[in-house]
Amino acid sequence: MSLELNNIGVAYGTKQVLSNITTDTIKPGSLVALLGQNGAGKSTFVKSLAGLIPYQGHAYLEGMELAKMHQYERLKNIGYVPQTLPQGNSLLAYEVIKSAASALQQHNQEHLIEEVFERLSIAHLAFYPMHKLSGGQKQMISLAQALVRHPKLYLLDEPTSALDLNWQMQVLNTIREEVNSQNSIALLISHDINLALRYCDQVILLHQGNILSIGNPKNSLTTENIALAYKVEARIETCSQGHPIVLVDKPI
Ligand SMILES: Nc1ncnc2c1ncn2[C@@H]1O[C@H](COP(=O)(O)OP(=O)(O)OP(=O)(O)O)[C@@H](O)[C@H]1O
Repeated sequence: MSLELNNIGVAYGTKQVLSNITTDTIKPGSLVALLGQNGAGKSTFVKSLAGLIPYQGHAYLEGMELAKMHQYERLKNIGYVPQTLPQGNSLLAYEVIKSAASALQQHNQEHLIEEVFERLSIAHLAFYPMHKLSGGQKQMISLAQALVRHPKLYLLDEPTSALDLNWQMQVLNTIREEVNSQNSIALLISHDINLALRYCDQVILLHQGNILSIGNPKNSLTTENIALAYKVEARIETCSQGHPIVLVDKPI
């Protein structure tokens, strides 16, 4: 499924937070980083696509306007992982993921649930109550709730913010593999520019509610754009394995 965003704007009351968000068609199999400084509008953007806040303009997933999707279609097609971690209640991690899978009434649910535990290497957490999980463990369960449904569009709001280095890589590898194998699309909010350079096909760099640059990560993440978007002086060097890496020197 492809995604097309045409002149998306979002306002909270009279405060316009996003305007003129337009993209070329985002093809199936794309992992797109959504970057920008605190308050740039990233969470607002994905919340509006997830149906939590109304948007102006048009957002089409394979020709279907997101805002007009019926609840079941939305549930089937969109996997939103919010920035806030799931509540620490007395449900078992397994029950939380099962409830996400059950909502789609698929006959192979048990297989899908086992598969997601294995893919994220979290089988050992299955029978822990949510309130006994650490922040990072809760974040993994939150991602598993989306992955178990194999949605066509992932909206991931800082899905690795609470994770250690090993889990960050596992999660990014899993998302990359999911997007490739299912031909889905993921919009991934992050503050880690190097992660975007390494894993993503495209970058949307937001600045004060507008697109500052969009496209291939190497072309979008120039030192000039980084300076404008983040108010830092940075260098782009090549690491020993030949990949570009951003080194931040100082605030401007
Ligand atoms: N519910 C709300 N009501 C009014 N203004 C809001 C609301 N939520 C966010 N905003 C404002 O919208 C702007 C964008 O916020 P948003 O959370 O989308 O930014 P962000 O890029 O995700 O930031 P961060 O990187 O800090 O998570 C900010 O100025 C914020 O104060």
